[in-house]
Amino acid sequence: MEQTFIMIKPDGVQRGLVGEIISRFEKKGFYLKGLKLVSVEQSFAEKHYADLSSKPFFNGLVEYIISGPVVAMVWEGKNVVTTGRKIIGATNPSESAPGTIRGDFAVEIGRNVIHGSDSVESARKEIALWFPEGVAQWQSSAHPWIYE
Ligand SMILES: Nc1ncnc2c1ncn2[C@@H]1O[C@H](COP(=O)(O)OP(=O)(O)OP(=O)(O)O)[C@@H](O)[C@H]1O
Repeated sequence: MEQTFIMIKPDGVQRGLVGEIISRFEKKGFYLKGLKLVSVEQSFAEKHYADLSSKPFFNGLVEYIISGPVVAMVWEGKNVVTTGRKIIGATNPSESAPGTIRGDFAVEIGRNVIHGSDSVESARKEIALWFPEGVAQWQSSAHPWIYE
C-alpha cells in the first residue's frame, strides 16, 4: 500500500501537538509504520528541503527545522499522500481550511507545524532519507473494518 512521510516540525513538538496529530491520522484509518523523535543537523535539513534551496526563505526554513526536535513518521494507506496533504491543509495557514491541522493550529507560513510529502515519488525519497533503517512491518487487525 501507498506510504507517505509526515514530519511534525519543532513548533508542533514544542506546542504539544504530537498526540493530536497522530490521532488524526490514526482515526482516519491510516497505519503508523515508522516513528521517531529526532534533532536533525543543518546539512540534513538542507538535504530534505534541497528542492527549495533557491527560495529566499530557504535559510530561515532550515533554521526553523533545526530549532528543536521533530517527529518523523511514515504513514500507510490508500491514497495516503494526497489525503495526508488534505488532512494537513494548505501551506499558508491563512488559507488552510478549518478542520485541517494547519487550519486549526497554525497562523504563520513559517510556523506551519507539519510537513507531508507532496507526491508518491517525494514520499519514497523522503522515507529513504529519514528511515534508512527501514520501517516496521505489521498489519492492523482493523484492516477489514476500514478497507473493502
Ligand atoms: N513564503 C514563505 N515564507 C516562509 N516560509 C515558507 C514560505 N513558503 C514556504 N515556506 C516554508 O517552507 C515549507 C516548504 O514549502 P513548500 O512550498 O514545499 O510547501 P509544502 O509542501 O506545503 O510544505 P511542506 O514541504 O513543509 O509540507 C513550508 O511548509 C513552509 O514551512
